[in-house]
Amino acid sequence: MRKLNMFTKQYSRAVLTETGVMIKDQQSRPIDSYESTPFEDADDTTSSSVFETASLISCVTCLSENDSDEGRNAPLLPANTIIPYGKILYTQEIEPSPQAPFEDNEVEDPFESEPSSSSKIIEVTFAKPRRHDLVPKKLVLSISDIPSCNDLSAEIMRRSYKKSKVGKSILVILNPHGGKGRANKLYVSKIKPILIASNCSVEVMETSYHRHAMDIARNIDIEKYDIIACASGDGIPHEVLNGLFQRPDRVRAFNKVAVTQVPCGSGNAMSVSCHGTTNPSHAALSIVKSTEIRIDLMCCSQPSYINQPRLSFLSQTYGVIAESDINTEFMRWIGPARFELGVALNVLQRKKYPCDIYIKYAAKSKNELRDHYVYHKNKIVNKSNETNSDDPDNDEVDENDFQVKFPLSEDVPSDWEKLDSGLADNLGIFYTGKMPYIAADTKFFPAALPSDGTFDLVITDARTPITRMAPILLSLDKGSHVLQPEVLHSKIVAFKLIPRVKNSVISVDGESFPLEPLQVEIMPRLCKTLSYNGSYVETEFESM
Ligand SMILES: Nc1ncnc2c1ncn2[C@@H]1O[C@H](COP(=O)(O)OP(=O)(O)OP(=O)(O)O)[C@@H](O)[C@H]1O
Repeated sequence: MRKLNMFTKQYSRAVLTETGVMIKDQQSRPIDSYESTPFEDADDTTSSSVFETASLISCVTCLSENDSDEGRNAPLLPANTIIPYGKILYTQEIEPSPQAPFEDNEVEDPFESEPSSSSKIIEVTFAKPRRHDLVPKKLVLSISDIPSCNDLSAEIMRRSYKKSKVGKSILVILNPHGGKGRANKLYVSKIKPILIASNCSVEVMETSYHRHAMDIARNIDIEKYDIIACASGDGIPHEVLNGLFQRPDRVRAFNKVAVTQVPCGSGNAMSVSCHGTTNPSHAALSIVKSTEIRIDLMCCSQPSYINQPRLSFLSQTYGVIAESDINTEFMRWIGPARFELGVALNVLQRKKYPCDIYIKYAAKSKNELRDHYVYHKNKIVNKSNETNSDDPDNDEVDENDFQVKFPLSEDVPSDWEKLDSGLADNLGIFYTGKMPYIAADTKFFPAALPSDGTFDLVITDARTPITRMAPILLSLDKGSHVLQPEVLHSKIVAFKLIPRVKNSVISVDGESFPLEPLQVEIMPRLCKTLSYNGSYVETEFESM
């Protein structure tokens, strides 16, 4: 228990509620200035509390290293404000020091008496909204109406972390070139303060060359970490997963660590899909609070690396989308819009990408896909309602889960269907994916689910008139493009794509892959990641 600092003589009185810690009264010093900020919380949509920052004499320390000004001022909150458990990062009980002298020139204690023996002094560190970000703040609270528990601080932590581990051990792999070179600054100013305030132990490794993250993940002491957090775009999680995959102890590695992303790149699909945000500080809070989930990965084989298949967590693409992603690298300075511009240009030119495609379907028609989606979505909802849904022993993978079921060297199995040659000769978009969002505003795979044992296939025909393609492309943000009759949308287990063009690209997780036959199969539940809601972000596919 920490001793109360001799200068800290102001408390807000508070009680515990079902949703958070509620400020009961605010018997504090006259306030110099107020700055109101809306206080929202994903876990507590009913609370409409307003946050007020007051400049007061209390010397509560701020954890934000870059904000020394705020650090001198303690936020005091108006009565009835709830600090939701979802935003509480850390608590500790403080032992009041009756002998602590107060300075003469300081104003009289606003409380008429010391906190009563039925109350406890707790220092609460929480994530406070500031503009678009969250910053850690500390408050000293006198909490009364204590629930029947021995350790009040531990009780608040239990409510604040639910099934999530407190004080996680995190390896941050940071790509200093990510997101137009802003990754380092984003990490220091927006991510690190939240992780440190949450009592996580954090180690940072910067990548210094292409594929460095793969080498890091292959060689690290996996026992040291609970989480590998990629402060990067989607390229680094791709490399980390493949580095882990190449380890001799890969079974242990995939059972030990969760791989996640704090968005610091130009493509942040993993963060949007799992943390529901592209804001680094919000993603950091999600990492601290989330429970682990297992997600399916996809395993890619091509002749160039036939003995060492590669994992993919996000997508594989050929045709319009692949060219728009890879061939617009030179336009990086434009930012994310470069991708949409590339797609529009290629579609307007009605470029076609002949190939042969063989598919093992799980749900071929749109109706079958919808049934599949509803069934598996309900399974997730039921699991999250189970009290003992997080039995770790049920969640482990073994070496069998890493074995390729459909080797590239063997003939295409007889139950795989060949795509109609009329369509295959005139292919426009070929895009397969496992996460709903491929970018912040592009819900390309609205029916994607974390561990349904399938991935989603979207195909378009280059012969589709521009007048029909334009509305399809314009509905990518809502995800309703998959409902259009011109768009083929299926759930699949595996495919083989044989390109019949000489100059084009194949892109896997946004990385350039060889233009040669590509065979991909699902590897169910291989990877642990973190998600704020136990699934992917809600896409509302059911109501489309
Ligand atoms: N120090 C480095 N020098 C050169 N390349 C690097 C370095 N560190 C990482 N890379 C490479 O940068 C690529 C992109 O990484 P990342 O996804 O993190 O960034 P990004 O800004 O989102 O880029 P992208 O738009 O390609 O997704 C990866 O292929 C990775 O190997």
